[in-house]
Amino acid sequence: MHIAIVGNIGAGKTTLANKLAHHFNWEVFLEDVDHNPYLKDFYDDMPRWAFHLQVYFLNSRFQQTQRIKALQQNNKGVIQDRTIYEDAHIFAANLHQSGLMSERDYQNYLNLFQSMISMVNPPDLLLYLRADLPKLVQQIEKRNRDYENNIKIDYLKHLNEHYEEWIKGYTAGRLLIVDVNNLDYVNNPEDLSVIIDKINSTLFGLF
Ligand SMILES: Nc1ncnc2c1ncn2[C@@H]1O[C@H](COP(=O)(O)OP(=O)(O)O)[C@@H](O)[C@H]1O
Ligand SMILES: Nc1ncnc2c1ncn2[C@H]1C[C@H](O)[C@@H](COP(=O)(O)O)O1
Repeated sequence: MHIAIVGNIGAGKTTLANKLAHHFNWEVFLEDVDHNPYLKDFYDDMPRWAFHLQVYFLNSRFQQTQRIKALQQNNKGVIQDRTIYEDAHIFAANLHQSGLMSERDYQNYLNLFQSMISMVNPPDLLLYLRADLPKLVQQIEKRNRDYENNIKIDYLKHLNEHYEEWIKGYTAGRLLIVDVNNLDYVNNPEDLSVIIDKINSTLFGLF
């Protein structure tokens, strides 16, 4: 079983991924953020570093999907924090549309993505954490990563628009949308239970 948690920056993916992995006793796969060699530079100068960062994330996410595939062949459960789909359909697409990634870099990137995606299995469940801008901003501030302090509201807004478009057309597998605006699964165990019940119901027909 493979559950992938998707959603905008600060939506609460990592927090939920760790909690679900603990609950189901499954392995968790997190994003390569702390050792990412481009992320800080990217936030300082997006046009300069957009292509480098996208290639880095694409490769690290692809390697992750291959490790997940191997675990699944051994019937192990996996929770994944963000997917390779988001790199291309959300972040790279947004950088291109915003004029922050050139046409030739974007086409080059997309060709690479197309070569890789044929080797990627969709998750058994895609869990989309839908959050409005105030919730995202509040949680990004709460996390307080220095390089994220300058993220513009417009950047988050455009990413949210891309997420909504992508989710509308997502047909690769089962999809569960959870509005997290009024959920606090950090402090309220009942809020976590609401999500776990929805997952059990979607995946196993329980409840
Ligand atoms: N539903 C929630 N309610 C309250 N705080 C949350 C919630 N989800 C996440 N947080 C807090 O918001 C911050 C960002 O969450 P995080 O899981 O890192 O988001 P993401 O991985 O989606 O970027 C963390 O400090 C986390 O503890
Ligand atoms: N593909 C990506 N392009 C640009 N930025 C990305 C990409 N994937 C992740 N990120 C950024 C967004 C955040 O600053 C960090 C971690 O993501 P988070 O949603 O906070 O887990 O990396």
